[in-house]
Amino acid sequence: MATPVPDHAPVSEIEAERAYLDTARDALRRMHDDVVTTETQVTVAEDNDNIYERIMFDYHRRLRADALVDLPNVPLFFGRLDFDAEHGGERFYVGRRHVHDGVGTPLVIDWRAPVSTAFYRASRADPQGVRLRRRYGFSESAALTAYEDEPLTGGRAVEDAGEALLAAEIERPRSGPMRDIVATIQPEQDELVRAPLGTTLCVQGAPGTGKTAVGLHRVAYLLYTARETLGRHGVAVVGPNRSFLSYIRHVLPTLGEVNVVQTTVADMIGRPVTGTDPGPVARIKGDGRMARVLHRALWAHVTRPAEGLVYTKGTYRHRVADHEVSEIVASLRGTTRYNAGRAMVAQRLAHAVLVQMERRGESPDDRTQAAVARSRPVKQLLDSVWPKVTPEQVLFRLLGDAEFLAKAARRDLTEEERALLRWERPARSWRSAKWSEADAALLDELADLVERPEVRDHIVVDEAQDLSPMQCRAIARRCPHGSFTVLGDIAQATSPWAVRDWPALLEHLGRPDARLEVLDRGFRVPAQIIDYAARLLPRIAPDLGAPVSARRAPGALRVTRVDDLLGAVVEVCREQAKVEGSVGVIAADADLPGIHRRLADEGLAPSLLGEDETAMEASRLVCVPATLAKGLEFDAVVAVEPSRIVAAEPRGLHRLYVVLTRAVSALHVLHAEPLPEPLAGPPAAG
Ligand SMILES: Nc1ncnc2c1ncn2[C@@H]1O[C@H](COP(=O)(O)OP(=O)(O)OP(=O)(O)O)[C@@H](O)[C@H]1O
Repeated sequence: MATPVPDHAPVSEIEAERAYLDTARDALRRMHDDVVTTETQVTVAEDNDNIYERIMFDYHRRLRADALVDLPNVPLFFGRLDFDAEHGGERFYVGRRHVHDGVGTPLVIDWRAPVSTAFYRASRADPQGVRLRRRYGFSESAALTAYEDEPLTGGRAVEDAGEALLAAEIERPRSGPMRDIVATIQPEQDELVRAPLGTTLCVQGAPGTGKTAVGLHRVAYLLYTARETLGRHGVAVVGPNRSFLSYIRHVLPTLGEVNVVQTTVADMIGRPVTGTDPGPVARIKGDGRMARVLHRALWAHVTRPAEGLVYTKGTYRHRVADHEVSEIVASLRGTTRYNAGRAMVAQRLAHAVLVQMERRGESPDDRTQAAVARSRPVKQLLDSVWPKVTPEQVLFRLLGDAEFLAKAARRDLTEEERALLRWERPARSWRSAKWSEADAALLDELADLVERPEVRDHIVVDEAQDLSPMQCRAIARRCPHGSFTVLGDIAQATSPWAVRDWPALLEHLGRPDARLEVLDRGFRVPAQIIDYAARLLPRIAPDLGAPVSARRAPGALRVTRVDDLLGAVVEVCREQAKVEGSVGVIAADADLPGIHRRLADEGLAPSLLGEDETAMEASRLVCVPATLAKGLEFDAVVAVEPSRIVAAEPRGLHRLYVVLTRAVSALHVLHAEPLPEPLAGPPAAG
């Protein structure tokens, strides 16, 4: 094992490194001040009438300045590369952002720059020109306290170089939100972070293999290498819920990226969810066949005209015959988005009127055509053959009117499925209808048929295994020309509509040719715990290989049968309060309020996730409903009554797998009832 050097390093060496850090910090401060002062003068001095441009200019300047703020607890560099003489013999400090001195000489190289790749990938087998790799250790307040050298050519090989730092970094007690991993990105992760922008990348990874971390670092990398391309419509990160987003929200800013949208699918779709669906209904609504049903339902509103158009101007009556109107409507029906088609019908009708005007010797211009297109008779005709509709009106009709549903569904849905879809007690109007999460995706599909949505250049989709085909389509339409990074774990799929495998999901996302990669080295969860959780795999994801942990932690797993469940939870939490780090108490959603109350009564000051999105920061003891545990992690986890977690939902075993894989250092499983069958035997020793 490589030993951190400070004990025997010459004092002058570490002093020299600290002095270098101070110099780099001063230089960054000067870069920040330059943006704020110099460029402000330019803006103020500018006599620019275009207010919008000025606002944007100031906005981008502020972003640039924000990106250059020296965050007090974030080390400015974390590594150093000394190249051998054959490769120029240069020395580079690798850090979170580029820093240069007053004359432009680089002091710190951005970790995303091509030269930094060697920091993550060079090895003794393939040194890539690197003679020596140095990694630094820092205190909580970002003071440089240690360094560790790894010669890659000549000298003595340092066994497990980097492993000690990696383990120390993972095991460093957590408090609050997720941290970046920029100093210790592993070679297999780096390959994914730096994958080219053009390809859609799909990463299947066991719990804790770093998928979320890879996704976020990839965003930072792509923005660095393709800022221009991504600058038009930007990048979005889509996560499973707001608690998760709150948990990851600091990672990109610490990497210098302050302008990335982080959202949930529901928020991206942007429709209020006020109702719920039973699982079987949600499954049908989420199914990709619904796209065809909705398409027919919308276009069923366009009908054959019963009569032609009569447009009166002065004493003249201009007529467009019914068969001509029919032709116009038929030629446009279904060829464009619904609203665009409606506008085009109006223009074509107006054009037909104009032709008649010209025949009578008039010389109408574009303004006349626009006036005819907006005129009352044209509008009345349009309202009858191509009426204005909202997505809500169409879906309301579809879910409330059996005959309409049958017509739109044709053979895409069975009679049974249609019966399930139909509202038992429809609301009085579409305005008072209660829409579920699944309805939101259907409304979004309809909205897309009516009008084009706002788009992005790249979207990272985390926990993608839970998306329904219809939600995939909602995401896909927001990135029609860009690429995706899709992250997830089929074994953690808990939604009723989850797809079977990645190819099926990628098909719905419109990227069947995506590059599929697997991460199987788990960093979060020690082997003792992951092996225990993996007993569920044959039941929940028989095709997936067992995850491999990068760490062992003897004594990390305790499974205890108790009589007084609440008492036992309190006891374990008290015990955990004596050691550093975060503690997550995870139980079936229905049981959690009781547990939370009891812990509060005992004076343990827990926070409650769900009620408080920032609960992870509010207290070091967090009560977590099982349905919100996905993507989160704690130093210690108390998993309460697994059988109730399993019983709470149809994919309860998948949920339990998620719950059991949240711990970094200790997992306490407490149960009064028998454990679910796959966990029944004693855990392996160790
Ligand atoms: N290279 C690394 N260096 C240090 N820590 C790492 C590294 N890779 C992953 N980790 C840590 O491991 C933990 C798990 O990472 P992450 O949440 O990204 O995994 P995940 O695959 O998304 O997990 P899940 O499927 O459970 O959501 C985090 O604490 C992360 O910081």
